[in-house]
Amino acid sequence: MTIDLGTDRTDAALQAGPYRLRTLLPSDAGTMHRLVNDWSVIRMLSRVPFPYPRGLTDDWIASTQDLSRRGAAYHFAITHPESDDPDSLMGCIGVQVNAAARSATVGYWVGRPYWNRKVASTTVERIARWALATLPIERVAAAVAHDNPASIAVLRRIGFRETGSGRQAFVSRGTGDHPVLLFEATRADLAMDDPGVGSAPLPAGRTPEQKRVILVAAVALVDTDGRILLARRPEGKPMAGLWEFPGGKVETGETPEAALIRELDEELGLDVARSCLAPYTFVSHDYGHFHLLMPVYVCRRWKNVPHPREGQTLAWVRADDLSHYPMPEADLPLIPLLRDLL
Ligand SMILES: Nc1nc2c([nH]c(=O)n2[C@H]2C[C@H](O)[C@@H](COP(=O)(O)OP(=O)(O)OP(=O)(O)O)O2)c(=O)[nH]1
Repeated sequence: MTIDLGTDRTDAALQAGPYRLRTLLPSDAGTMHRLVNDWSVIRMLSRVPFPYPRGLTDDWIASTQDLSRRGAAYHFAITHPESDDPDSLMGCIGVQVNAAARSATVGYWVGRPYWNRKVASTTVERIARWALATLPIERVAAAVAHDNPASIAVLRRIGFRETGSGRQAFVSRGTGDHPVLLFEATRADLAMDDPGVGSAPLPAGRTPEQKRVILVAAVALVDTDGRILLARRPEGKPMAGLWEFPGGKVETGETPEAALIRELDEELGLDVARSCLAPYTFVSHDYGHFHLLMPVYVCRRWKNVPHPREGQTLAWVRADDLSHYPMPEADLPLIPLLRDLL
């Protein structure tokens, strides 16, 4: 386990079986252009012209950072860490968020040399689960060209339901609309657990509108250089891959301060005194299926060097760089507050 002190967004990666989904980089443009500028790939993509000009590849990669910063779309490069060229792009996958409809549409392509390796089914399932666990959405949608049986089979295998058909423009196929099949998946379709809340049923008499409120204590640990410690949630946890403030759920009968002192020891091996935890603000956020209430503390003194004991990756981040780290939705209001504080 390493402590990552960098501020590079490429750390924002998700593991999908043997594949890694990481942020797209300007250096991916050459490989991306070579793989995507292929009629058998492009004809299935609705918004990509053929031939695909190299300049558009650079522009598109540059635009993905702004899209994710605004929460409008999240695009990832698909790579294979155990391949000859571990960081080399094999394809792309992403979700475009429709906040009003509480849904996100998944889109993806895989370069022809990497077909028939279950890249699509593994990565689409991962991104759909990630999106449903972390974004403010209730469903993931997909529209597939009617003559794309491979993608249709992928979606069905994962648990997507066919919801109907429609027509959509495919830039590469010329003018006019082309038939598509529409699919969607909810958390129930993917048999996902309630993220981070456990699976206890609501007590008798409590209606679904009376949400479960989860109390989580979190802390901004600030070092002598004014940097804040973020921890990336490990694989297997809800919201895996997102960067959060250290902390955890307050157990029954525990105070938030006692919970933090316990979590900081369990997660990071830190020894923190109660008097060093300064209450700073709180988060009250509706995740749809539960409500998060999170007192947030600031702490500038502790004993020991933080070590990731639970599979997290750690990063010391300047307040101005916090927005470069994908965070749980609930944490976004904390960014300007911490920028003002530090
Ligand atoms: N620690 C922490 N949790 C956050 C933040 N933002 C945010 O939405 N959460 C959510 C994610 C989870 O739904 C919940 C924390 O639950 P958790 O499962 O990580 O708590 P825990 O450490 O007690 O973990 P566990 O023992 O239940 O596995 O709070 C944050 O900045 N820090």
